[in-house]
Amino acid sequence: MSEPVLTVEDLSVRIAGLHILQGVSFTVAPTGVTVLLGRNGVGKTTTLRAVVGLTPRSGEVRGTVRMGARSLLSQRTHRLVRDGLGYVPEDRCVFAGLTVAENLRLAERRGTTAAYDRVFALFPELDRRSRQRAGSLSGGQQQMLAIGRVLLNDNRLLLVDEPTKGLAPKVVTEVAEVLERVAESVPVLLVEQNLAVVRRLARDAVVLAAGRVAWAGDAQELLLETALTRSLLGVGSVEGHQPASQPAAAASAPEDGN
Ligand SMILES: Nc1ncnc2c1ncn2[C@@H]1O[C@H](COP(=O)(O)OP(=O)(O)OP(=O)(O)O)[C@@H](O)[C@H]1O
Repeated sequence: MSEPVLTVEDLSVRIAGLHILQGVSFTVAPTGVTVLLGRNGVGKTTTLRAVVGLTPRSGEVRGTVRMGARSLLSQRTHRLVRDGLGYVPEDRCVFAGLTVAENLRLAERRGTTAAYDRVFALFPELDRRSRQRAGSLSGGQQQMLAIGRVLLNDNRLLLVDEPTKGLAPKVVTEVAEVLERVAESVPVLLVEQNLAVVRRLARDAVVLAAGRVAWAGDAQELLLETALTRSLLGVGSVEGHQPASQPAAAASAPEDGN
């Protein structure tokens, strides 16, 4: 098997007295989509934020994270991004008062040529709406802008946190289509609760429960295991799936018992 693009080993994160991640280990394949799953509050976002160096300063991160041969945990976020770690956060973080064009311009990296052609080929609407304030875009359009901003630059790996959250079904499909095309050229570590999107995109899956890896393997096999998806994710089938809205008692971050 080819070398993983990302290796996470024994990752532990403590924030505000909570031991949120407790020895998480997994790898991300160098092609395709690896999905990070789990019920609400199990530590998915905390995992992505630790990888990209965005754990709050008051927090403590231990373990090893490598992109290829390079160790990431000691690096500052801006360096990681410059070296090809793209991050699309859950809350999209577009600058509401700036136009689409200005939001994109802010993402340009000095010394590199921004790939506007690539972004506008994927999202023609961003080109058409370049003078519109980002704050007046729909949720789906803002998500496209957040992804487009990251794709202006070349990436070795994309981390994408719940890109379909809160979007209408038609827009969910559009976002999934875009990610499918993106994943043809760059590997993606995706946090996603919509299992229809997971079924469409993911090759590998890592499931977290209570801050630990509860299952890892072939995503499509996982989706066939109704009893497993019910126990790990709180849903029994992909069809008609709604994300579990309530954190399971066993799946919320535990009190620090140490
Ligand atoms: N800065 C913080 N301060 C205190 N607690 C935090 C902080 N960040 C995360 N947590 C807690 O850590 C746990 C894991 O949060 P995280 O956002 O990683 O979960 P998640 O699996 O991404 O959840 P969801 O699916 O609901 O987005 C939660 O109980 C959350 O309240």
